[in-house]
Amino acid sequence: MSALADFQNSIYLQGLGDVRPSLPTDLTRLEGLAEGVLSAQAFGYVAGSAGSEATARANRDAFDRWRIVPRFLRDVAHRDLSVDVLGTAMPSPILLAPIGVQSIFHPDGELATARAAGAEGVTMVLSTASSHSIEEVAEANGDGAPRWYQLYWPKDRDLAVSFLERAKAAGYTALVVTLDTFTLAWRPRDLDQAYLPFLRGIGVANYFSDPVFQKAVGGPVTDANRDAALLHWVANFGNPSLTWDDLVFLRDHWDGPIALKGVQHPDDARRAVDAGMDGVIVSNHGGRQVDGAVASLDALPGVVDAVRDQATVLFDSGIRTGSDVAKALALGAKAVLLARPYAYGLALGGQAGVQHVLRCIQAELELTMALSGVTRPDELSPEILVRA
Ligand SMILES: Cc1cc2nc3c(=O)[nH]c(=O)nc-3n(C[C@H](O)[C@H](O)[C@H](O)COP(=O)(O)O)c2cc1C
Ligand SMILES: CC(C)CC(=O)C(=O)O
Repeated sequence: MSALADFQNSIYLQGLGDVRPSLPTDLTRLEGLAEGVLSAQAFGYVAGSAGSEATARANRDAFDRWRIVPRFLRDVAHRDLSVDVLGTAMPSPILLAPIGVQSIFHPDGELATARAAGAEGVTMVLSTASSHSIEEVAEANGDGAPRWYQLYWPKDRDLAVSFLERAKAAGYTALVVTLDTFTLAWRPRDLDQAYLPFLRGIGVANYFSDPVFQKAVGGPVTDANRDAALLHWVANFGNPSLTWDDLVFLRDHWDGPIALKGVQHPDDARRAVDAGMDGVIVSNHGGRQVDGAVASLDALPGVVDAVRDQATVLFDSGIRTGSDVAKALALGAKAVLLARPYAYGLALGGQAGVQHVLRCIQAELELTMALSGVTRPDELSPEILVRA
């Protein structure tokens, strides 16, 4: 057994003193509870997806179409979920996905998430669109805690370089570059409420605190130039003109590992390898960008096949339970990024809520693996799965 599954025992033992978990241990129940504590706008922003939300549903349906076939009598007494991903040692194959604007879920926002990740030794991927700055989040995360940085590649190249330099200086070791959100998709829940957090000054902390950004708007952002600063953000946030050739620029300005997030097509995965990228993250942004897009889990095997051992393949979009993680790993992902469930944990319990989510999903993964005859993540293969 490991410390991860000991969490299960600790819950049962607390029950002897009549103490129960303050949040559900079935993480699929968190969304409904979060709706009760969040404003309609914040809930719509996190729970909503693009268009008719067909892809968000497809992401979940794809998990349901795969079933695990348990195996027994394989000596699963000693389990070890630890993995090394792009040079980062991790206690389990689960990272916290980049989620922007976290102060709409909890006043401490990314600071609470960073403290939770630091306490659990789990790698947090900080969004460029965070409500606290790169440096503040690093401090909350703690010295030596593993952290990666996610880049929304702005039009202004000097600003991009400044983000990368700040992230490097603050101890973020790997770079995640999100390809699929150079512009916001058609998101009816937000449109119907005319709600975009950025225009209300949320999720722009890294921009407003940046010397390159400040120079462009005539100095530090104050009431006097705030509107101009927001318009500059709108004009600069994403760059639809980027091509594969531009990746050379990133390689030149970041000396650690780089993973491209949002890859769905095997040819794009091959191009990422050709461009010298270290990893790809198979993701459809949780169905928040292209409504009608292929379910992320259905895109995974093709990308794994295309990349083989030439790059690390990570996965997100639809992970809700430990058995979801096992399925994604069995289909070839090295690790997964957990997203909405921890945002709901944050909304419901701040740092403790995020830690609860992390403990539950890691313990559930370990138990699912052991009860399926598997002791290490690299033993998971398509052989443990059948089509439902
Ligand atoms: C509220 C919210 C904000 C997000 N912000 C970012 C972001 O800033 N950068 C990024 O790369 N992805 C962002 N994502 C996408 C997640 O990283 C992840 O790809 C997606 O949520 C996975 O889908 P799932 O939550 O349904 O599992 C965001 C997702 C949500 C729900
Ligand atoms: C548009 C981004 C700044 C945030 C994001 O990725 C998202 O809301 O899905």
